[in-house]
Amino acid sequence: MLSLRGVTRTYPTAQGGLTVLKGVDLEVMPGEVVGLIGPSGSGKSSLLHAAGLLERPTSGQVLIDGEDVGGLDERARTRLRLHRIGFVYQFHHLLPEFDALDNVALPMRIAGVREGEARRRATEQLTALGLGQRITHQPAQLSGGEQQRVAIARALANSPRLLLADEPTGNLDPTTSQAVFEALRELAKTTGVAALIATHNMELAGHMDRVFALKDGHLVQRAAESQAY
Ligand SMILES: Nc1ncnc2c1ncn2[C@@H]1O[C@H](COP(=O)(O)OP(=O)(O)OP(=O)(O)O)[C@@H](O)[C@H]1O
Repeated sequence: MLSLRGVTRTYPTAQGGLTVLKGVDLEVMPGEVVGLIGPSGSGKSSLLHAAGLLERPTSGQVLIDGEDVGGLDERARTRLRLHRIGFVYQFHHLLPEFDALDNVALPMRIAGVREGEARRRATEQLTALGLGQRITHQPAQLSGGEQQRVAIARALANSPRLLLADEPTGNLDPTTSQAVFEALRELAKTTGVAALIATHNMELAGHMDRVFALKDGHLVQRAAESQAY
């Protein structure tokens, strides 16, 4: 589903090049939930940005669904992002003036789905995440955990093959965080979406199928029950 092969990322800085990813190899399979841990500044977001086609790696290959995306122009990359990749961030970035239903329906409308069908699918998605009674609520009328579940529904709106999440439960209390994560994991299992989740939350990481730590630019697989970076 997602393959990274020898991915490196070097940022130019006043002190010279700063290499934060040094030949990263990673495969995430359909339905699998993979955790990415590592201290602040270790390169988790850089890796997600490369996997999500938001930035081009300095070298190495990114394959989505077996397709090497390196040669694609920006238009093709944007298309791929819209149809095959969903993103969830620490802060939900929902549109405040839209209700939950419209927030989830919007990416489908952008992808060309008719309004009635988009609303039907958005309702289904929100209901699957336990928000059937909240579809007409605006973000400000939802709890933090509910907002984050709407953000997950939105990320899955166009039935992506890959879900990338950067601290998706970072601003939630432990119980809500666990509930949001369970909802996400359940969806990965039922829809077959491959999920790569960066987190500082070792408790959550312990519930993922596989966990990798970024250390000095390299990925190191961790035993799932490991509690340390
Ligand atoms: N555009 C940039 N230019 C220069 N340096 C950058 C740039 N983006 C990131 N960096 C540096 O690369 C390193 C890795 O950053 P990154 O955001 O990937 O880390 P992270 O593991 O996601 O951190 P956090 O857990 O704090 O979000 C950091 O030292 C950061 O300062």
